Formats: sequence, structure tokens, C-alpha cells
Amino acid sequence: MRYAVLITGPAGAGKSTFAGAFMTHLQTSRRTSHLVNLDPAASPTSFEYEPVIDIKDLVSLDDVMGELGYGPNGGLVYCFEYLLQNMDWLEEELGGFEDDYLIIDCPGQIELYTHHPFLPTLAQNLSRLGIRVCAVYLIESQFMEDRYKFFSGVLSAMSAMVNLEIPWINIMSKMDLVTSNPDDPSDDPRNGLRQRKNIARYLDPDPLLLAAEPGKEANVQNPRFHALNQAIVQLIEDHPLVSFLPLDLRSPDSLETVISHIDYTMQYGEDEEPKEPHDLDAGDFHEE
Ligand SMILES: Nc1nc2c(ncn2[C@@H]2O[C@H](COP(=O)(O)OP(=O)(O)OP(=O)(O)O)[C@@H](O)[C@H]2O)c(=O)[nH]1
Repeated sequence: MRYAVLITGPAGAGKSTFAGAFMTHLQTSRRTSHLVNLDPAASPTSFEYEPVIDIKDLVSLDDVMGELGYGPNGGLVYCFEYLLQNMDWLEEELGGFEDDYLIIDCPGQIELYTHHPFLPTLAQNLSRLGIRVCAVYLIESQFMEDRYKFFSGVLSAMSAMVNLEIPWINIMSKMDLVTSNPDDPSDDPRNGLRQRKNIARYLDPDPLLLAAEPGKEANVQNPRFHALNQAIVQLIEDHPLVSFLPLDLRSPDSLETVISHIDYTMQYGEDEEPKEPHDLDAGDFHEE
């Protein structure tokens, strides 16, 4: 059985950094893993590990912009449509990887997740090839500094989940930027930082955060904005689909917890046959 994790989320959410940490963790656990780059605009320095499959070998944003005269956004859409028309290229590239774990770093264009057919078609093709797929969707902890921004992140995660229809995990990345000491005067929500006691209301989004923010001018002065917020509160209450796992890359436990959830979601290892003694190599035995 092959496994693929699509690492998705808005630009700058920490996808490539998480992909690198994920690779390191799997390799340390002696699991065969490979990085796949599906961002035609990625710079070679973005990756801690060399991608074994790189969309830029098929089509790159620079070439599309240079040769066809597209701008950056139209150029990216062109690249994904080109990939969809050439899925046999990806199929051939994937052919060489058996029993492996593929970490697929996706681009940060939000419309790809909400209404473009690229990712659903990609996921269907991977499943057709017998690859078990799940997606993680990252938003960064700074979204919690502004509750409107945060709920727009929740809605984008919800929209992407509904669009993609595969096993799915939402991750709150860059938790190292959230401070935790209530006695530290710099750890003050007014400084844009949130104390950990409030975090639970964001990780499991509490719509009441949006319903009543005291002193927010827009709520009081703009009844249509207020009504929109009420409708969003109702939507989240009626469809509590989104919750976030916190990811703090300074903490091995935090990374391990996220990876355990991914393994569980993909039912990793459930089809593994028990190894016969002659299949084991010397490294499988440890001196206690
Ligand atoms: N403090 C902190 N910074 C991080 C973390 N993860 C990523 N960053 C920083 O956030 C920035 C963006 O990280 P990337 O991993 O390139 O994010 P990305 O989602 O792959 O970005 P795009 O490919 O442009 O969409 C970089 O400056 C990283 O160093 C984290 O866990 N903590």
C-alpha cells in the first residue's frame, strides 16, 4: 500500500517547513518517505529535502509567464490545467515508488482548494492508482490575532474540506509564536499575542468569539456586517466540521501527535503483513 499526504493551506502557512519536519520524522522512524513538489512557482531553496517528483520538470511558472505571456495567477492556473491534462506524466513518475509514503507539498493559492477542480481530480487519480490519500490544511497561529481573519480561515478550511472529500486534518501551525506565560506582561492579547487559556476556543472554533466582540465598531455601526457574522455563527454551529490540531515544531511530541493523527486518518499500516524473520534486517533488532 502506498500513502500520500497532501500538504495544503494558504500562502506562507508553513507547508514546506512542515513537509521537511514530517520527512525527517518519518526517516528517523525508518519509514521510507519522499517529497513531491506540486508548486510550479517553488524556488529550489524552499525545500529541506530534494523532491523526487517535481511539477517543474513538467511545467514551470517562469516558463509559462515568459513564453505565453501569462501573469503569475493566470500562469499558475495554466500550470495546474497542464498537469491535469498530463496526468500520465505523474502516473509514470509515481510508478517507481512502492510501499512508500509520499509527502506532497501543494501550492498556496487558496482558490485551488475552494473551487478549482485541480486537487479533487488529483486526489481521485491518486486513489485510482491505489494510493491511500489524506490532506492536511494548515493555517498559521497569527490568524488567531484577529477573530474575523480567524473565521475566514475556518470558512476556507471548511470549503476546502467539502470540495476535496478525502480524509482531512486541519492544523494550526507556528504555535511557537503563541506565548504561554500569563505573568509575562508582553504576553498580552493587546500586543497581538494570545494566552494559551484562550487557545481552546480557537482550536475547536467557538462561534461565540464572532458573535459578540465587545467594542468592535463594525458590529455596532454596520448592521449588515453584524447580520453576516450571525449567519456565519449559525453555519459553524450547525456544521461543526472544523477543528485544529496545534503544531509547535519546537516540540517533538507536538509533531508526533500530528503525524499519529495523519497515520490514523489514512489507516497507515493496517494492511501490512507481519514480517517473516528472514525479512527482517539486523537493524530491526535493538539491544535493550
Ligand atoms: N515561527 C515559525 N515560523 C515558521 C514555522 N513554519 C514556517 N515558518 C516560517 O514561515 C515562512 C513560510 O514558511 P513556508 O514553510 O515556506 O510556508 P509555505 O506554506 O510553504 O509557503 P508557500 O509555499 O509560499 O505557500 C518562512 O519564513 C518560515 O521560516 C513555524 O513553525 N514557526
